[in-house]
Amino acid sequence: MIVKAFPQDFVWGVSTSAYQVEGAWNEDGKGESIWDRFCHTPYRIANGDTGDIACDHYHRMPEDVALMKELGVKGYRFSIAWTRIFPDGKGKVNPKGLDFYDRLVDELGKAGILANATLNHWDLPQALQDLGGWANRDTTDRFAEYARVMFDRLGDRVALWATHNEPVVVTSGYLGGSMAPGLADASVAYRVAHHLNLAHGKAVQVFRQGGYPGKIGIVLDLQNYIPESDSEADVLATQRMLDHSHHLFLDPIFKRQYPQGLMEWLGTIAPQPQEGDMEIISTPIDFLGLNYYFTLKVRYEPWGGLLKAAARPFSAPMWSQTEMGWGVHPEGLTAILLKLRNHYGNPDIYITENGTAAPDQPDEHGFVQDRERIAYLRRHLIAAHDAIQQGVNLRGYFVWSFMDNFEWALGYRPRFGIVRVDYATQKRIPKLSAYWYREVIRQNAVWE
Ligand SMILES: N#[N+]C[C@@H]1[C@@H](O)[C@H](O)[C@@H](O)[C@@H]2O[C@H]12
Repeated sequence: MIVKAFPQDFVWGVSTSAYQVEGAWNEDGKGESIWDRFCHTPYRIANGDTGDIACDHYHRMPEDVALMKELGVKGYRFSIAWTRIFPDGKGKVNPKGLDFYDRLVDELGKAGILANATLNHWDLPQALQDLGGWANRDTTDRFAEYARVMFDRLGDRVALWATHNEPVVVTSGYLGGSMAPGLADASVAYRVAHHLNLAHGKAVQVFRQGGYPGKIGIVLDLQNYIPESDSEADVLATQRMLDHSHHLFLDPIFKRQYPQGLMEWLGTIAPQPQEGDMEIISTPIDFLGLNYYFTLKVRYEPWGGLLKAAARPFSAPMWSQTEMGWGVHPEGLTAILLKLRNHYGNPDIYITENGTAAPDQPDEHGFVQDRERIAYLRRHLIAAHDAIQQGVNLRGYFVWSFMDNFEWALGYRPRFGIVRVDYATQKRIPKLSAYWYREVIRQNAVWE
């Protein structure tokens, strides 16, 4: 057996997000978010599921943190619901909302678990959406205000701050209609992307000016895209997919410019930076959060939408597809990590999401022997270890997800947790993968 030991201060964590686990959608003064509105709109979510209750984490948070501690978890990545803090997105702060996150970071501190807080995990206040949402440049200033309130309140106890989670998906909420706010208007989508970048930069500047302890970064959705063939058409289609999914955010932040090829391809609907915007967006960050799940093979497709590209899941030999229909390709994770080392200044990186939905058939006690998930996690940790051996500054790994939760438009069917949630009783039941992960953390190593 080959043991692959990780660096001594490596952070072993778990991830969730507010809308997917908290529930209490309209409790203690919380305002309506675009995901509340989207879920309450007929035919948008599988089975008519909503995040109204979810995992009831809002009420069960102390027991969830206690379970993380029991499993030896060293870091908890959560997101803050903007509408708990500013029910209308701006104006009067809701003290009960602040109190919840105060209690959460205090529980984490008592448990010796690092707090990793994301400010925007897609749940924009509906009141701001009614004013144009991320398509309205004013929202970038509202975000900076919200960020300041959170830095002031929690900044002494949060080690890692992320401005956005996967901003490209917010853009999708304006492109394809499958995510909130459920629009399909390409003419707005790239203005949204620019304002997300600008809001990120403004929040980083607030963080710097405030001299808060801790570190700040952003979490990006960086899946691995490879061309279906070496034909020029497929190679160019793959480049467009990478420009849209990776470089639309990576390049402004790390290179102070948008990818030229995408700007030319988009023409009049491309981002339109104003004077000084790119300087704000590229304010240096302390780390990059990487969400990696799969590799896709890309081909030129004349009917392939705005990018004239189509993608299919790619699995390494011996792997099948996951419950989500995704390929399994651990080598893709190493490739993304090396891309960041080679082309983006080798920043400090945390893998902020990696995991898989699996069949998860419980036995009569509700216990799940999720060997498929263990195999997935183990092989991706080996891939991450390979990257560290090649000089990548990988500082931590957060499994998606701590517990089964609301999977956006797919509702509750897909289960990503290392802890099972019986939604009828809200009982938490660690799966085999949770005990496996506890051993990985204890040994600070994974074995081949
Ligand atoms: N789908 N899927 C699982 C997971 C989703 O649940 C997260 O909220 C996102 O940040 C990211 O898409 C990844």
